[in-house]
Amino acid sequence: MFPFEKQLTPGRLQIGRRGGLSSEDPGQTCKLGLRIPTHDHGVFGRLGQGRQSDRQTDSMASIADYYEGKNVLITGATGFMGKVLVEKLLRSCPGVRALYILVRPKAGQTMQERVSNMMKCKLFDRVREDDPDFHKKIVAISSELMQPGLAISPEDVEKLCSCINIVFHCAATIRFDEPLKHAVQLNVMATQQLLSLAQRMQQLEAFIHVSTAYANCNRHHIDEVIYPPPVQPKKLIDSLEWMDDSIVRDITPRLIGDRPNTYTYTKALAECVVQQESSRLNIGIIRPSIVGASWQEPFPGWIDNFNGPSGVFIAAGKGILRTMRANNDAVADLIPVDTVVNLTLAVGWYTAVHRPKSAMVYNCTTGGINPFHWGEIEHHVMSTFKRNPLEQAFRRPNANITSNYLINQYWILVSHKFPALLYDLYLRLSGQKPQMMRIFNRLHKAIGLLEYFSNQDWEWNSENMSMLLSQLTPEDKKTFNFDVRQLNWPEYIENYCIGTKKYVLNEDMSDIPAARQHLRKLRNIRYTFNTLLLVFVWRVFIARSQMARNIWSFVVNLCFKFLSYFRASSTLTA
Ligand SMILES: CCCCCCCCCCCCCCCC(=O)SCCNC(=O)CCNC(=O)[C@H](O)C(C)(C)COP(=O)(O)OP(=O)(O)OC[C@H]1O[C@@H](n2cnc3c(N)ncnc32)[C@H](O)[C@@H]1OP(=O)(O)O
Ligand SMILES: NC(=O)C1=CN([C@@H]2O[C@H](COP(=O)(O)OP(=O)(O)OC[C@H]3O[C@@H](n4cnc5c(N)ncnc54)[C@H](OP(=O)(O)O)[C@@H]3O)[C@@H](O)[C@H]2O)C=CC1
Repeated sequence: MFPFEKQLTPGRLQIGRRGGLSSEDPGQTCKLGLRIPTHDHGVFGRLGQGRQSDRQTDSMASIADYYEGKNVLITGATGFMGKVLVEKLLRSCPGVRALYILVRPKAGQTMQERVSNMMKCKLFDRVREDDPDFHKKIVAISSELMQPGLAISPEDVEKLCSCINIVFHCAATIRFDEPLKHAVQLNVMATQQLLSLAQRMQQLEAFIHVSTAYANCNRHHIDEVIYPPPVQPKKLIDSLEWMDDSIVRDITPRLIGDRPNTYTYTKALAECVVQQESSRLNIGIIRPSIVGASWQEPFPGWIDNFNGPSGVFIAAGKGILRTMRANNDAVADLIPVDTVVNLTLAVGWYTAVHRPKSAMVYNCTTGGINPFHWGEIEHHVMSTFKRNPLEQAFRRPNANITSNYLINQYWILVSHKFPALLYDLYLRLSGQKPQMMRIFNRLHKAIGLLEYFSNQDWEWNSENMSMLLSQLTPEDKKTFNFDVRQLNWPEYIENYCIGTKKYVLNEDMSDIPAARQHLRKLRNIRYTFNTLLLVFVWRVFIARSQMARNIWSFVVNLCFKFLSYFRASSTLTA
């Protein structure tokens, strides 16, 4: 099953670097926390890495200096975070020798086509300006992470084993509704296979694994430690191998227990798998919370997908989403993608140079340092989309969040389902295919999966992130900034929303006047509709019943009296 493992000699497997946690007791909780940097030589230190004197020079060098002449392996380079990582490495570490990226063919495109399309992306504009030949540093390796041996050819395996200095493992399935078997294959087994490959890399200095801050979301307070896994990964993998898909589906809720989905469950198992190798490799684990658009680099507001809050913001901006269950006062632990990438590169440097005695975990979060709440997010998202409307909005943007289940259900009925029904009726009558109800059903499914995260908050300890920041030179603090204390949330959210408009929806900013005009049209339609509704209600319910007419005239009289009273008292005071 894990072909790389077979090639490891037992002697090498037994070499440990310390007396702490070994691969035999992976479930034990270990406090990794802060530690004094050591220059302890690990297995790979002995296996073909630079001499200690070289490394002492490295420890004083800047992050960019460290990456000079290095060969870097990146998985998930075609994903949201991976692309930003590739861009930042090329731009801020121009001395990097080569970036080996594991890519699979997908959606009718060959691996090469995908890579050349990726490099044409706007994200790379700044790198392209600095170095038009930047693509020469990217070496694409064909790989399907779900296949045995990661489906890397023997020649490529040989090449990687002889030259890679540092591995960044970003690939994962981040879908919340992923079937367990698939999520285990990709998030756990592929990680295991990559670690086995990493063990064979003669020049390897660090292995950086990207996890998630929500891997342990069944806990309220989360330290920078690897918690005992919900089940031993090996046991689960063995069981899933013989189980029918339908059996797996049936037992999934029991297995994931108090975690909300297979994603967080398998990411927790992946951390355990990574920890099992931490006696043999220099390992760093990054746990970002909700990764959002870029804050500063390569430009503010870069985002290219609907994941997490982005889809919610877009749906709210389009006037489709009017209500969602979220706690106004809960911390919205968003973290900009460029912050995560800067931290990742700094962790790569720190892990390789200082070789901490055990795998260090970095909770990459904002809540404990510079908190912002869902209620504030709602306010800033709405205000941005009112000033910079999206094109062809369904209704005027006016989303409200509530933690009350019944109130939310009421607004779903009144503000989602009813308008969707009316619009579909209109489409049917005008000979078109109804679509609004289908869109709302998809939206409800998506936000239903997110609500777990928007209705509660967590406390993450992020001491290691602060410790790392204190280790950077003043120059590195600027180039690889991950100091989230400087984050100005209203400005960030505004850029985020504009980023969804420009880069996800590909809308032109010059069309904003037309979009505003469209919103005015929608407002007039709403006024007309409300007036017609009032007349209809009057005709059907009030005009027909004597009692309703009496109540109506009583209410009107009362209002009239109040008005006269206030007018009289204001005349007297004048
Ligand atoms: C103003 C209000 C403020 C309050 C605001 C509160 C926000 C509260 C956020 C909490 C956020 C926590 C985040 C946890 C922290 C991580 O762990 S981050 C990792 C997060 N992972 C994700 O977000 C993945 C979630 N997504 C999924 O699991 C799946 O996409 C879904 C939602 C189940 C949908 O699956 P599906 O129906 O099979 O659809 P899928 O094939 O994925 O996509 C179909 C289409 O819908 C689009 N789409 C996908 N998702 C969405 C979406 N959410 N919306 C719209 N379209 C979407 C796709 O782009 C695709 O478009 P086409 O290519 O067809 O044109
Ligand atoms: N986005 C977020 O909010 C958060 C993300 N994270 C973590 O960050 C990492 C990156 O996430 P993000 O960039 O957002 O995710 P994306 O979904 O954007 O990217 C996932 C990457 O993994 C690759 N991949 C998936 N399946 C395979 C496969 N079978 N074989 C080869 N490659 C595959 C994808 O390649 P392809 O293009 O071929 O599909 C893509 O490059 C993940 O580990 C995730 O858990 C952590 C916290 C929050």
